[in-house]
Amino acid sequence: MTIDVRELADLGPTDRAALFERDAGIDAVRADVKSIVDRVREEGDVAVRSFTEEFDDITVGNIECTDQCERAWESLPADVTDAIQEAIENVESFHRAQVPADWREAFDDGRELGRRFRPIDRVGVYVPGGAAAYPSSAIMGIVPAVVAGVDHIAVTTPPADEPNPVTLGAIYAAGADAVYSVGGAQGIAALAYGTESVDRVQKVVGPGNRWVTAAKAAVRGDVEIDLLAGPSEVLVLADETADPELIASELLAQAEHDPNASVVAVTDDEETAAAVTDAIDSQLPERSRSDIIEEALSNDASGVLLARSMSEAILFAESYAPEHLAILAADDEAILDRIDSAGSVFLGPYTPVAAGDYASGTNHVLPTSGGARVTGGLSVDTFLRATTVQRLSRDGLDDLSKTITTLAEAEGLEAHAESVRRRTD
Ligand SMILES: NC(=O)c1ccc[n+]([C@@H]2O[C@H](COP(=O)([O-])OP(=O)(O)OC[C@H]3O[C@@H](n4cnc5c(N)ncnc54)[C@H](O)[C@@H]3O)[C@@H](O)[C@H]2O)c1
Ligand SMILES: N[C@H](CO)Cc1c[nH]c[nH+]1
Ligand SMILES: [Zn+2]
Repeated sequence: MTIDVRELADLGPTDRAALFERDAGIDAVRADVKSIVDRVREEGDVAVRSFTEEFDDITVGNIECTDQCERAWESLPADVTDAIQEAIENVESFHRAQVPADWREAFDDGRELGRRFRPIDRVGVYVPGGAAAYPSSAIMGIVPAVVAGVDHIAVTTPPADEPNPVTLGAIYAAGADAVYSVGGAQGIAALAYGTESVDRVQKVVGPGNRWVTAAKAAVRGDVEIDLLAGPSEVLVLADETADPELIASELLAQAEHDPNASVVAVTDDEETAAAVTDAIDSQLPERSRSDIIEEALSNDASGVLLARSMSEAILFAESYAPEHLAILAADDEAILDRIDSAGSVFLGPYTPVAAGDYASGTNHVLPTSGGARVTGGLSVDTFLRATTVQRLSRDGLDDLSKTITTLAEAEGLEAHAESVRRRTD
């Protein structure tokens, strides 16, 4: 059997920690990543070239490859450009609906307050591409930045002897301004600190494997980042009405991303749990990336878990805080009502996670390793800064002056109080 059924009630603290505190192998590479990041910061292009030779086995000529992207787009067959365009349209309209409006409100007591939203000027989008090609991640990272109105969108993506034309074409179609052939931790560091070839940005966004994710954690503080979107995850919450073959197909789909992916099915039905393991065994040999899938299925953060009730299963899912939560159950909306921690939720038998991965319109750059307990995925907000604005009338300041001066004096900040008195006394 490729994946074991374990009873939730039997999981001890170590098993639970493996599931809830899963880190997708990121901790193990932090030290190596730190030295990659430091060297790119100190040596610029020289370090980028040397790490590209070491990790991607490629000697890059020009690090910038912006010109190649339009040519790649023009070389793509019509079915591929049509698919990219439809995905871009759906992602764009879903994200356009998120654009917040500036607002100002005048209150009767003489206070007028508001918020304005302005795009960040320069952002860097990481488009992964090592063990697979990710044109879809180009769309997910670039389109929301375009919708937000970002002035300059730079992209880094791993180089290849024959760069994937679909990835380069999608980068072009989505609207990037500059593109660089550099991947992994060195790609993140190049965006964060700049090199001779790569201009420094103000915020770095996008998903990636454990080296990319550890690098984003390492540069955070020197540059803004979006969130930690590491190796993929799915948790399927299923009752006895769910089709075990569909559950298995969801687990195999996310498992094929990375040996460090985490995939879990939780159910209260013993027969469903057993049928899912059988379905995995029968589907796995058909999958072209079965080696990667098998490694992901056998990691400590993956498994089929049997709960004593759906309530226990839901509480487990909530604590796990998956990147993707698929609910296959008779009353999926009632279950959804009890979930707060999930990057993106997929309801019903006709909503595969792959729909959100590629084309329904929601963003697939989502928090992993339990990040959904505190954040959502990439959105238009990621690319905006909010500024508050206010004006007080004379009456408004008179009304508030006692409160302000009392608090200022309580803090020992007498000059603050004086700045009010000068206007009112
Ligand atoms: N959470 C999300 O939102 C989300 C979305 C899409 C993809 N993903 C994840 O993105 C990842 C894509 O991974 P990928 O590997 O295909 O592409 P990637 O671009 O993330 O990583 C490839 C780079 O990793 C670096 N690398 C490889 N081995 C290394 C080593 N031993 N030491 C140092 N650096 C090394 C290389 O520089 C290479 O360019 C997957 O884990 C996938 O699950 C996550
Ligand atoms: N499932 C990934 C997010 O974890 C996104 C993706 C891209 N391509 C296919 N899937
Ligand atoms: Zn996927």
